[in-house]
Amino acid sequence: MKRLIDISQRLDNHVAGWPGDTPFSFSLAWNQAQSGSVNVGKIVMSIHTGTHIDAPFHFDDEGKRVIDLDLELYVGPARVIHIPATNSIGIDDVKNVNLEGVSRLLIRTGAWVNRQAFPQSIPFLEPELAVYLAQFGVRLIGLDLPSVDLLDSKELPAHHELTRLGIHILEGIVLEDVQPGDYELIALPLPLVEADGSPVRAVLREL
Ligand SMILES: N[C@@H](CC(=O)c1ccccc1NC=O)C(=O)O
Ligand SMILES: [Zn+2]
Ligand SMILES: [Zn+2]
Repeated sequence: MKRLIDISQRLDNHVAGWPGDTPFSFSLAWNQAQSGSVNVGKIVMSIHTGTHIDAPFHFDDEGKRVIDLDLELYVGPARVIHIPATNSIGIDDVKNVNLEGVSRLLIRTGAWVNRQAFPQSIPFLEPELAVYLAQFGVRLIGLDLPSVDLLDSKELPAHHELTRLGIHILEGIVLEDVQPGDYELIALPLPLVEADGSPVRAVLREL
């Protein structure tokens, strides 16, 4: 069996979340001494914490919820590329990358250096890149960032353009130790019926 590489952000009570959003918390609703039998955990979190997927409902009232998403998107061949962080990620940054036959593209920017804290600013994905990637048949994009748009964006142009073109969004992956190349991605959302996204345990399997 080939090695699994965990590309998920660990979730503990210090994990950095969106400013003002529900902080992550794990606690025991009952402990073994209290219940006489078991520890029973409880988590409270925003869906957009750590490594997660966005459903279109996150930015469109009429958009698909998590349960409506095609699971096939979240399992299968993926290409990891490195695009060192600048202001934005555009067509120029990928024009030397072979994208032929790539349906899942994972981008390491390295821009989220201190994962203990929420970043002050991040590179954004230029909407034109979504059009370019769609031409190659890309169906899922993953980034090592908390969003594909600027942190203070209200219009969310990249989220909308990616979705319009059928490209699904995976955010907050951890690619620090991952070499560029081809892998199998597994990053399945939970079967949350009404949700606007889902935390995922994202892993890469070496081919
Ligand atoms: N679009 C971001 C989340 C986001 O924008 C957000 C998450 C929690 C609280 C506020 C947010 N955006 C607000 O202005 C994401 O997809 O993770
Ligand atoms: Zn999100
Ligand atoms: Zn998002």
